[in-house]
Parts: sequence; structure tokens; C-alpha cells
Amino acid sequence: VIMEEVDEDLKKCQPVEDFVGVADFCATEDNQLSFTTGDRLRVHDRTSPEWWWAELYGLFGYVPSSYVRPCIDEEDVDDAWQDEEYFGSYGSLKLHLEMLSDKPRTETYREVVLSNRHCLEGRVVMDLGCGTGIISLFCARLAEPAAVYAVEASPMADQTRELVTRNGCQSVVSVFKGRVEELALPGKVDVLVSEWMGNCLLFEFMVESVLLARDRWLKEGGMMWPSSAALSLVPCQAEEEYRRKIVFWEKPYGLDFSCLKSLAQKEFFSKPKFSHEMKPEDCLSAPCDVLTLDMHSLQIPDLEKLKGEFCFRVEKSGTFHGFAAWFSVQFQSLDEVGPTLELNTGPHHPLTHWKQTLLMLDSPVFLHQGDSLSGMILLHRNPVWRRHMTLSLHWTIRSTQDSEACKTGQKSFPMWR
Ligand SMILES: NC(=[NH2+])NCCC[C@H]1O[C@@H](n2cnc3c(N)ncnc32)[C@H](O)[C@@H]1O
Repeated sequence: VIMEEVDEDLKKCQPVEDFVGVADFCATEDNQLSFTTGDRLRVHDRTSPEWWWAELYGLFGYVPSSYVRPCIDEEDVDDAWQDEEYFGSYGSLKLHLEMLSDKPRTETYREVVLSNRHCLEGRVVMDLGCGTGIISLFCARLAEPAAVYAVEASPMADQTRELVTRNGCQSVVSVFKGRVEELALPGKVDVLVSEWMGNCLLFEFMVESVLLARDRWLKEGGMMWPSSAALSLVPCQAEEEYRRKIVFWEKPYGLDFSCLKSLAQKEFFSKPKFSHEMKPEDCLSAPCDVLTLDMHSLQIPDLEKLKGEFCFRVEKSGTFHGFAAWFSVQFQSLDEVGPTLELNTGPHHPLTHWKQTLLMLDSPVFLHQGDSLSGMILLHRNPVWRRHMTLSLHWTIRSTQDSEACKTGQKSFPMWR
């Protein structure tokens, strides 16, 4: 048998292998695949010693073999939740100050407790991820629950115990330090309240811990607060962002840096931009809820892949630079007749610390009033890095100007791996 044939056969049957990026790689050709350090790539074919045909989040392309290393499974799996870094970040005051300073967020939770104070009497509440304990203190000070279990995994829990005592709530509020997944609580609860929402609603995937706590500790017929959540989307213009990040390179200080524009676009627009403050007038159409989650029935496996559809009608002509995403959460009243309260983090509501998330297209498209933009969104949770996901968008633009012309587009935004 001629050696080449053996090589060919070996190549054909060579197994698909996982590799990890050891450095950032920015594609310079269309058939190449960009990735960042730590990305888990699936190598389908070692086409040549230097270039391998690989896949990342469903996108295929050539990657330089020197930029990847074999993925040693055990080392990657146990760091999947990045708990060291995650709970460490909540151990300092920075994030808690940001959340407590967010008045729309904090006052909504206070209003929920206040407007349900009668029904809360004699009930048992769990505050999951209590942080400094603000929601637990609202419960103890504004209502008369039988007990509040304040659960917090970060070192902040030690401070929270002190805050509970200093505010005279120690007879009602008990602080449990640890991950809710590992804690034994005194008993089941009537209400499970938590402020778990991350950017684009699900990033950090604390929601998995909330659902697990629900299944383990919420009484039959108990209340989840928030009781439901929605992810909203809108096509928008982002003139300022586009000018600062892309147009800038055309003539800085009279020099021609325009050959850097494609690099800039890959570097700045490949991932979502968190904490982007939109103006209402940036919306090109009315927003729409692309995902709605019922927190009483949602199941943990549902979180792996969530899909939504959208159809926007362009209300005013403008440049479609990208999509903006945000979330809202609703709080059902404990007695059927009370009002459902809502915290909405969209551009038509008071600004919160989340602001909005901007998903920039590779190239802007001018849209005319009356055009329609329809498509689907897919939130694909990262199978390895459990607090991460990829947000993929597919869309079709149908113009009223010339009916048969329609443009389609698609883009995937890793958040972050
Ligand atoms: N809205 C957010 N994006 N983050 C705000 C809530 C996050 C708080 O919940 C805590 N936390 C998160 N997960 C857990 C868990 N499984 N068990 C206990 N505390 C947790 C975390 O330490 C932090 O104090």
C-alpha cells in the first residue's frame, strides 16, 4: 500500500478533536475563523501542518495550528462555573454599591415587598443571592414574615450578618453563607425572591441556581419573585458608536488609517457591548419581546437553547447599525387581585445599571420607513463555560421600495466564550 493512501485514509477517519485557543486570532481572510484565548475549538481536519479546518459556535474556518493546544478535559470542566472569580467579584463592595445605587432596580424590589406586606405576614421567604441583604431587610422592616433565609455564597455574607443585627432584624432574618446548591435550610419557603438577572437577562446563568433552589426549597404553590422574565430586542441606529470605533480610522490627524477598519470591526463588534446607553430615538421600530420565561415552569435543561422570533416594522428611516437587547421582569402579587409589578431595563424606562446591550452588525444597512425586518434569535449556552452563552441572530429585510429585493443577514455574538 502506498503511504499517501494510508495518510489519506488516516485523515478521513481522524476523529474530531477539541482544542483550546492559546492566543487571540483575528482572521484576515474570509475562510479563516477568529477566536480568543480559551475558546474551545472543534478541529475537523488538519488540512496542512499550519492551517486546520475548525468550528466555533457553528461557524467554520481555518485556524493557525500554532494558536491552539489540545483540550485536556478535566482541567477545563472543573473551572466551568468560574466560581472562584465569580463569587470573588461579589466579595468586594464595588458590584454591591452599583446594584444598591440602581434606584429603579432596588426600589422595585422594595415596592414588591411593600405592596405584598399583608400576604407576607407569617410566611417564610428565601432571598437567594442576598448580597448585602437589602431585600431581606425590606422584608423584615416593611412586612412581618415568620422568617427570611438570606442566602449568599460570597464573603459578603459575613458583613450581611452584621447589617442584619445593626438594623434590628436578627429575630427574623437568618444569613446562610454558601452556595444554595450546597446548603441545608431549616425548611421549605412560601416565597423565593432573588435578583439574578444578568446582561441580556441570562449572562452569568445564576438563573440555574434559582431554578434548582425552586425545585428543592419552594413549597407547592409557592411564589417566585420575579414570577416571569422577558428578553426584548429592537433594531437600532448607533451612529456615535460606529463613528468612534470605525469611522475614526479614516483620517485620524490627517493620516489614512482606513486599512485598520476591518480589524477594528472584528475587535470591537464581534462581541456584545454591555452597558450601552441607548436613546429612545435610536430605536428604528417598536421593540418586541423575543423570549418570555415563566419562572414557575421553566426547567434547567430549557436554558441550553432558547429560541425566539421577531418581526419589526421600520417606523422611521435610518441606519440599521445593529440590535439592542434588554430585559424586563414581572412580580405577580401574592393575592390574585393585586397588581403585577415590573422592572423594565429598556430605553423607554428609567436607566438602570444594566443599561442596554448593543449587538453591532458588520456593516450598517439603510432602512426605509415601512420596511420589515423579521427573523430569529438563538441563545445557545456554552456547553463548557457554564456562565457563558452565544447569541445568534438571523434576519431578513423586505423593502417596500422594491418588493422582490430582500436582504438576509446573520451574526453570532459570543458572551464571552
Ligand atoms: N443580578 C446579578 N447578575 N447579580 C446580583 C446577584 C448576585 C448575588 O448572588 C450571589 N449568588 C449567585 N449565585 C449564588 C448561589 N448559587 N448561591 C448563593 N449565592 C449566589 C452572588 O454572590 C451575588 O452576591
